[in-house]
Amino acid sequence: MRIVGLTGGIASGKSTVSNLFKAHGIPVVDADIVARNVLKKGTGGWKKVVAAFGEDILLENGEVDRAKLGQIVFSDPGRRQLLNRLLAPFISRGILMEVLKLWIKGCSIIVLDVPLLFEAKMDKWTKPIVVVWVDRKTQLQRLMIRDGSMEEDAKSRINAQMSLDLKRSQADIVIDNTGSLEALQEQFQKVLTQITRPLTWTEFMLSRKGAFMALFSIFVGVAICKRSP
Ligand SMILES: CC(C)(COP(=O)(O)OP(=O)(O)OC[C@H]1O[C@@H](n2cnc3c(N)ncnc32)[C@H](O)[C@@H]1O)[C@@H](O)C(=O)NCCC(=O)NCCS
Ligand SMILES: Nc1ncnc2c1ncn2[C@@H]1O[C@H](COP(=O)(O)OP(=O)(O)OP(=O)(O)O)[C@@H](O)[C@H]1O
Repeated sequence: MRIVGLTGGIASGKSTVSNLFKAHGIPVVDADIVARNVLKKGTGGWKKVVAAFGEDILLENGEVDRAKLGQIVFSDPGRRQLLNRLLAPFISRGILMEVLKLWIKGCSIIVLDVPLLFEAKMDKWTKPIVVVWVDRKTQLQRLMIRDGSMEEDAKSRINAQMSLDLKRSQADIVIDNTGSLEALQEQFQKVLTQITRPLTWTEFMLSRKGAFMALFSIFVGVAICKRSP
């Protein structure tokens, strides 16, 4: 199985790229969705976060007020680290479960869309790593337009992440999303060709087909050994 890492900065265009992967039939595990699920009312993550941050962060219906929690953690690195520490095990487990489901289905190439791939040290599980890069000015503009946020708020969210230039330097493939959506699609076609190349031997052995083939070979080997005098 080939697990492609897709990362970048906030509003750099990961979801836009992951939609292109999905449109080409490549399944995507979205870490933001996993992170939302592990913070739903009554879950283990919710309990830990409410115990640490207090009931003030809850809405009337008991769900976490994401805007309020966001304001707290994106303006205070200590509180953000605490939230990351509390949720990390639940998020990793959630991602692993999604990968397992796709493995069982027999998918041979999947994409992990994880904004904090490097920060959470999940990069070691993915190859190749695709970084969606934009210049800071464009990133800030797109973030403010998309979220309807003020400049200070948007800047604090950008600053909460490892710099995009550093992420770019650790990428196997870089998509420069500073230009138009057409320019993005053009680059995407090249990336698609690269990531859909035939699996390496190791990737094949990690796929469901490869595992079944290995099991079958062992089975046949044992049967032959038993038969021989
Ligand atoms: C703080 C929360 C409640 C704010 O929720 P909100 O709906 O406003 O934002 P959303 O979850 O859609 O995230 C938007 C983007 O913010 C960035 N982001 C989210 N969490 C973090 C974080 N802890 N550190 C840095 N950037 C982050 C990511 O680029 C993400 O794509 C939420 O982001 C959260 O629970 N974060 C902690 C979990 C986490 O690490 N998520 C990232 C998945 S790897
Ligand atoms: N090439 C582009 N030209 C113009 N707008 C773009 C381009 N690429 C993405 N956008 C817009 O920029 C915004 C951010 O993109 P997107 O939501 O894909 O980023 P993201 O990296 O997934 O963000 P997050 O980390 O918050 O999940 C969206 O409103 C999207 O429509």
